[in-house]
Amino acid sequence: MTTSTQDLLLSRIRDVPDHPQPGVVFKDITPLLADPVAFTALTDALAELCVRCGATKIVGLEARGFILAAPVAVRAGLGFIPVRKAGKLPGATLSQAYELEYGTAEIEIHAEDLADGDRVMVIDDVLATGGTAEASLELIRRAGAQVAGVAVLMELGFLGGRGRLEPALRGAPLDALITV
Ligand SMILES: O=P(O)(O)OC[C@H]1O[C@H](OP(=O)(O)OP(=O)(O)O)[C@H](O)[C@@H]1O
Ligand SMILES: Nc1ncnc2[nH]cnc12
Repeated sequence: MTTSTQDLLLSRIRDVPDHPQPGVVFKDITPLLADPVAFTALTDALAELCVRCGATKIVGLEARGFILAAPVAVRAGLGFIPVRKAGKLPGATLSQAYELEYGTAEIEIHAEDLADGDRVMVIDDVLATGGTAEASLELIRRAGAQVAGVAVLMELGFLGGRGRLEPALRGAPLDALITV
């Protein structure tokens, strides 16, 4: 990805201080989603990473991860698997609890959506503490699949998510298009 594309993406992410709680600077991607040139550049860049990692399936993390992962899956020609907040998926699920920058949560995957031989790429908008991504890798492995990698639009480096995630990656790549 060129520096000018990174600059374009960065220019479309808005800082919102004290959201959703005091002390958090929220990275709002809605301006980027509203710009078709930036959104297309983002989708293309993430799809290229998925192909490079040899992924066979794309996992998107609810909710903002869905917005990015669905067009990436279509662009890469791969199936899309949703990881949802607890209680939303109708079939038999695997669940994983985790902590994030502003609270705790639990995510789920349909147990039947992944199998041996699948190589799964996780797509999300932001890597903050790494808790959400770490929980998703746990779910993918518990479902019997391999992790191809994790790719995010933006990494909040000062929160140390990369270090937290490293053991769970087991050598798989973590790519962030932008790091702040
Ligand atoms: O690295 P972490 O500390 O886990 O934080 C990153 C996660 O936090 C945000 O999701 P959030 O749970 O706020 O949900 P949303 O996508 O529904 O807004 C973001 O979209 C990532 O999934
Ligand atoms: N600061 C932040 N901005 C946007 N999404 C987030 N998820 C966790 N922390 C976040």
